[in-house]
Amino acid sequence: MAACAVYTSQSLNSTCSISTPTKTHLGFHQKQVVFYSASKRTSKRGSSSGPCVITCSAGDSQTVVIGLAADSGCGKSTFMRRLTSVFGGAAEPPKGGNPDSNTLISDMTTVICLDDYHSLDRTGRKEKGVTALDPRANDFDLMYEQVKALKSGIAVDKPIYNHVTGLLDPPELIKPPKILVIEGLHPMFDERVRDLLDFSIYLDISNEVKFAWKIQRDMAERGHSLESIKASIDARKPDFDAYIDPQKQYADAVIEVLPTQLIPDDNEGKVLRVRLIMKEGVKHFSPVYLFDEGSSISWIPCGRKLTCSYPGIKFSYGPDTYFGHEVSVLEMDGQFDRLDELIYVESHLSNISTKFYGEITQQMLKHADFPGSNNGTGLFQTIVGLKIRDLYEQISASKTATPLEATKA
Ligand SMILES: Nc1ncnc2c1ncn2[C@@H]1O[C@H](COP(=O)(O)OP(=O)(O)OP(=O)(O)O)[C@@H](O)[C@H]1O
Ligand SMILES: O=C(CO)[C@H](O)[C@H](O)COP(=O)(O)O
Repeated sequence: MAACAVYTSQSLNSTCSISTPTKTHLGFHQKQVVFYSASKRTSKRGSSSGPCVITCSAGDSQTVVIGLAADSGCGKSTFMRRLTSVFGGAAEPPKGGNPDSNTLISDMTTVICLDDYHSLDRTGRKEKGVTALDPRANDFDLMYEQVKALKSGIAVDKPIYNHVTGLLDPPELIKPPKILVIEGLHPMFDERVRDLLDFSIYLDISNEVKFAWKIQRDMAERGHSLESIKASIDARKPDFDAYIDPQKQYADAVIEVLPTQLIPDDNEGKVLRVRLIMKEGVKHFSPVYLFDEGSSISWIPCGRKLTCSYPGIKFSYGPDTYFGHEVSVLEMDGQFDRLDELIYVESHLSNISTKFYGEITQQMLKHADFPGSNNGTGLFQTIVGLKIRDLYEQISASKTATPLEATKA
């Protein structure tokens, strides 16, 4: 049987098999055939006559899938660098591939950027008058099929959205990794994709902070004007509110970044109040706590063991509800003066999934040059990275021979 076009370079692992077609081919997929036939890897224009059912048993190679959602310029890449560092090894684009690939591969992890599932290129979006945040500019059927295939141990030919040219480039081969991270605008938008996630994170950056970060990057580093930055944020806002922001209700962990409350009427956006909102009852994930699990705590750690300059540091912890879910919230307002003293804070946190005393502090010191290393964004991203490692290890340890069925149209 011919494989579906979207998997023309597929390689099944030993736990997977293909069985007979069950459905008729949809017009949508025919379009994909044409698209893929432009690739040098793909030879069978229109030959993918039928859908097929792939059945895999959850063997050693089953991929754990993590979703990371945020608007553009909200720290996804920085978070990914912290996460892959927790697993060790450097993350690099696929060797010998498209130099504009958005994918990052390390020993344990493959990070794919969901911009690669834009169905409309830059010109196409302009012609249709839609933004990249609009679902109509994205191919959720293909995203679902490919994430499902990877989760089942099947390699896929994933498209590439080229941010340099604004075009859709020929696809690249993605093999199933141990941990697949899908990062971008819509990892939790489509219910089918959402259901494939073993853990999901939303980076919720308040408008004030987003603006400050954009200015820092796009004005200081890319030469954009203040007006153009503001105009671009304003132009995206309706679609951001409609399609991106609502995904946070589905996230297992949300990192919320707000202006500080320690400086009255602060409008500089340099000192941040960061909240780590952790859903209760998520399989393989137990929220971090401060001092005493389930209590409500407010803690100012500044003093003999932690150097703080103005405006100081304040931690809070306690139970709450978030979109109707029971959550635990850990909050840090302020910034660290000396990262080596972070060990003092670390030693008062529990359930942090470290492998040795001081691992959080070590990770933070290792990446002291990353944005947010002196505040709650870096601290909480590091903690979430450790929790993901723990989740992965628990899932790997609890693997059973339960068959996992993946249906591919
Ligand atoms: N925690 C942080 N503290 C301060 N600034 C930050 C932080 N995280 C990110 N930034 C700022 O935002 C910029 C974008 O960060 P990053 O590249 O990680 O975001 P991104 O979501 O991957 O962006 P894009 O989607 O546009 O590639 C950084 O260059 C930096 O200026
Ligand atoms: O929101 C985005 C995700 O990063 C980008 O704006 C979208 O991918 C379109 O990219 P470009 O502006 O390079 O055409």
